[in-house]
Amino acid sequence: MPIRPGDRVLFYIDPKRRFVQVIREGGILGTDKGFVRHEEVIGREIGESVMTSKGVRVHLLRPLPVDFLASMKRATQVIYPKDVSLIAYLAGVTEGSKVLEGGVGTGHVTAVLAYLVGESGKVYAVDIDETKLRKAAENLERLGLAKRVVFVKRDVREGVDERDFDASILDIPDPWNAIKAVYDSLKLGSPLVAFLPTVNQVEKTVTSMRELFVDIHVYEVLLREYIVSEEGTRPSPRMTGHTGYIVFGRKILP
Ligand SMILES: C[S@@+](CC[C@H](N)C(=O)[O-])C[C@H]1O[C@@H](n2cnc3c(N)ncnc32)[C@H](O)[C@@H]1O
Repeated sequence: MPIRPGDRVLFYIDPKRRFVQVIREGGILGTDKGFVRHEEVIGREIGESVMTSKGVRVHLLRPLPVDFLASMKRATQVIYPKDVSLIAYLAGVTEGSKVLEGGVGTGHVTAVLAYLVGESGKVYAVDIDETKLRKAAENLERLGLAKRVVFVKRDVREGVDERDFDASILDIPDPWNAIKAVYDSLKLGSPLVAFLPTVNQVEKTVTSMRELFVDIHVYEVLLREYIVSEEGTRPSPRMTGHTGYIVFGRKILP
């Protein structure tokens, strides 16, 4: 189907130059390799390419969640794709899900969740800091996903008005203080997934989950890329070291 205004497109030049934009009349992609007017893209098919003003080829691709982070302006530490993918998988987020997110920050997790819940789902994105929410909203707007998100300025530890969430995700410094509030807002049987940088935080969180959640697990994701070459295929010398731990559990009757 031809690309139309309102469509989300990944402009791919090389691994370091990948930009997700929503196509608009009069829109423009500016890069250090030249610019592309959105008019040149409208009517083309995904998989085709165009040239920048400096004659550099740009591939037009369908954006995947793994492309979102490169197009976001960072306001905080973010959860990396390797961790977000397991978080979203464990949370079982799918078309139509209603998801509670505590600790929005830059909005990277929010964007992935918004992509997964589709037009019929909703992400309730709660942050204590108004500035972070505004930055995240701008990032989501740029990705064309803001309509799927309700931004809520609140301390998630004090709970939210909404109930019956299908899943909840926490990325705040002290999730153990938010367990009861999140528990109250979840459907029975639904998962809580928390992301934590240190083992001490993991211990406190799991301890506070024990009475209210079962099937509790703690994971760490180590991801290694491979460079394929005729001279010798081998692991990339660069690997993300420590990011954090993922805690999972399912709500039960106490
Ligand atoms: C590390 S950032 C989240 C980053 C986000 N997961 C991402 O990948 O873009 C943590 C956020 O939690 C927010 N926060 C901290 N304590 C909070 C609380 N009690 N309730 C709601 N938000 C909180 C901070 O303002 C900050 O924006």
